[in-house]
Amino acid sequence: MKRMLFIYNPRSGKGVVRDQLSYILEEFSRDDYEIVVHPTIEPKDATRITQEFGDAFDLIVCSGGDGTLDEVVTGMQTGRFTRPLGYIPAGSTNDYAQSLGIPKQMRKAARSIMNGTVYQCDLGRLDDSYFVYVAAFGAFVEVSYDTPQDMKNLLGHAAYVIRGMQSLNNLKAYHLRYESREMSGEGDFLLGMITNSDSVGGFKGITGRDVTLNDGVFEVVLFHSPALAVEYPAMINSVLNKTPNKNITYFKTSKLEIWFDEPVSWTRDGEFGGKRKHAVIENIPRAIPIIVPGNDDLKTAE
Ligand SMILES: Nc1ncnc2c1ncn2[C@@H]1O[C@H](COP(=O)(O)OP(=O)(O)OP(=O)(O)O)[C@@H](O)[C@H]1O
Repeated sequence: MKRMLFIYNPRSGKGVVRDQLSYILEEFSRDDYEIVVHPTIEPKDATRITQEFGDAFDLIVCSGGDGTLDEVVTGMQTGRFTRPLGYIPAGSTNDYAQSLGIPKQMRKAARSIMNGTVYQCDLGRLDDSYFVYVAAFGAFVEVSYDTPQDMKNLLGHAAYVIRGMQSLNNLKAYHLRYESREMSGEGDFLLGMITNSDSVGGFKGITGRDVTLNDGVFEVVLFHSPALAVEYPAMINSVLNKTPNKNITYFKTSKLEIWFDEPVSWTRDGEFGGKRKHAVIENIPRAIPIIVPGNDDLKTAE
């Protein structure tokens, strides 16, 4: 009999996994799996369980938000093994699942793990830690990890929108220098995102064009601090309508290095990513063997 480790975060998003658990397990049982189920009991639990025990299983499945997925992937990396990884999204936003075409409905997502194929997705490294689809600094970044879980349990994605609107009053510019093979520069920036996803924070298309999740490069978006406040509306329009704007720099790269004047807070996949004055971000090509539905829409690099 094949063995599956199923890790889920009972507190993710609106906590819906609790109601769906039996349906999910019934889907898995159709395919002769001996299943070990582990609800996470505290932050970093998913990393610890994966790292210590994951190697003994044929398949690892996790359910939760992007933070839980990040913890499981981190557990595989630090445990120095890989296994096919199934993901049942249960968070408030689920940007990454959407990019991969994983169904929103949990029972369907469970079924598609049983019928799906492995897609070798790129992984990110931010200094000595990993990220699955986004590392970011600057405006709104603290919203992704500071929004209280109780508020997310109650309101889902709307909790982020409300916290995001509150943080509009505290926009701050960071002076920095960045270097990559494709693009280098220096200046004052409001926000920087290094991503491997079609959407971030629920905003589809914000990461740029032609996003392919296994092409070995990230999409980088840097929002300059505009010289005049009247330039903000044009920047927002440009994000919403996906049109160019002189204050927004887009490029793709496999490695980026950034130097700030002061330590700056980062997010990794919606969790606090530490304060950093210097950051090295690297793409680890095709390091996440994630199971996706037989999905012709998912782009694959040659
Ligand atoms: N039992 C638990 N109690 C409290 N926090 C937990 C528990 N299990 C895991 N966590 C932590 O919850 C955090 C958020 O998890 P996750 O990203 O899965 O959900 P979410 O934040 O609701 O979803 P999203 O990222 O889509 O908003 C993670 O940092 C994780 O470590």
